[in-house]
Amino acid sequence: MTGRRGALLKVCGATSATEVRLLAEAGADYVGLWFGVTGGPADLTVDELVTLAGEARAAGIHPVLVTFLGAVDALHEAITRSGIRHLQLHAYQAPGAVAALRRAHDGLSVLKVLHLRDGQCLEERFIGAYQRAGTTMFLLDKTTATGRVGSTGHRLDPAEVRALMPRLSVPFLLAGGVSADSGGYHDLIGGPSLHGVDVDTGARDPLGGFDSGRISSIARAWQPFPDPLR
Ligand SMILES: O=C(O)c1ccccc1NCC(=O)[C@H](O)[C@H](O)COP(=O)(O)O
Repeated sequence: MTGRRGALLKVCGATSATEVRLLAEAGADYVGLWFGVTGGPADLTVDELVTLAGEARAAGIHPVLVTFLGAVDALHEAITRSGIRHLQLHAYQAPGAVAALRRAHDGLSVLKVLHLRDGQCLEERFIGAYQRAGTTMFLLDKTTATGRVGSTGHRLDPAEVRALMPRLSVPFLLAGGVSADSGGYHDLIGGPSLHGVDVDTGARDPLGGFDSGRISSIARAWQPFPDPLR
């Protein structure tokens, strides 16, 4: 994940080539493709993952494999066949899984999600172990009071994010109700810690389809200066 000006934009949960192309045209840098999210509305088979990863590359947007799976063996085939170079471990996978995947796939970047709930990072005790295991980047996301994880549409409190930052020695993506309001984070945009933002709910219209107007607005809002090209 390189070559940025401000915060990079990842949009999660594409399920068709049309959606992937829409995201690329709207200014997203990364598209999240679900694999191993059983019962999830955007979950893909390996064959679908392979096809959409190719579509993403052709459209000039980087595919990210987003998964709840902790079984490393199940991920090897998907990573190898799709050629995806970015993996997002969105559940409570162990640091050992990060290490094993990094060892097995040369050049694979691994994003480990850290879940924040009521101001507490649920994986706090393991942050050092994740870093030693080779985590490339963290993704800070909201867990609701009822324990919902992923695509909650609930915003993180910037004060909670900032309190966690001294513990992180690798950059992070900010998730959880991200919108075109970058208030509370302006001083971090373009800096070494906040690498980008990750969005699902805020990228969609009321019927659940991707909305290119909303996506372009988010891409613009998270630049250090307004970008006329976005
Ligand atoms: O969306 C889910 O339900 C989900 C399930 C399993 C793995 C990942 C999932 N979402 C992934 C994301 O990375 C979302 O973009 C992220 O949670 C932010 O969502 P939102 O708060 O809706 O913008």
